[in-house]
Amino acid sequence: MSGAQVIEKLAKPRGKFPHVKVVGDFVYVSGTSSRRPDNTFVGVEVDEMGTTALDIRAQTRAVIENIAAILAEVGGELSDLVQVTSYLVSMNDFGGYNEVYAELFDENGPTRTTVAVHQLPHPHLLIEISGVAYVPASKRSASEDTENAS
Ligand SMILES: O=C(O)C/C=C/C(=O)C(=O)O
Repeated sequence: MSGAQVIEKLAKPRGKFPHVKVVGDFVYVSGTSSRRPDNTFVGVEVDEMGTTALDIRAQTRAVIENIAAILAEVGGELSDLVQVTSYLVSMNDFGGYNEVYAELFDENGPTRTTVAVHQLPHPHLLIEISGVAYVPASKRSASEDTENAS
């Protein structure tokens, strides 16, 4: 698969952009959150009083899982990432984010930049990550062959 793709089974982009765009052997992943396909969020709990608890660890894990699901659609995986940019609403969450990140990546993983931003596109979001992966055409077509065979 090549070009831009909106992936039906994932949370619908909240604007006119794709989840992913393949350009040559590079795969560009749009800013991704912990949003589920039903528009609820992982890492968000609202009690009966309306008190909201946001969990950076759960959100970080879900964001990375969502990116893995996006990459899988084009025959890629997390280990193909070469660069990520992480957007946190508060650097107070840096520790929790960093902890979960380190469960999934190490110094051989993608280059990373983390910045704090004033807001993300929903008040329950603590984190959004975008990234670029290198997935050579040979790997992408091998995965298409597997899909077609099943
Ligand atoms: O999909 C999400 O929940 C995150 C939203 C991202 C954007 O809308 C954006 O980065 O423009």
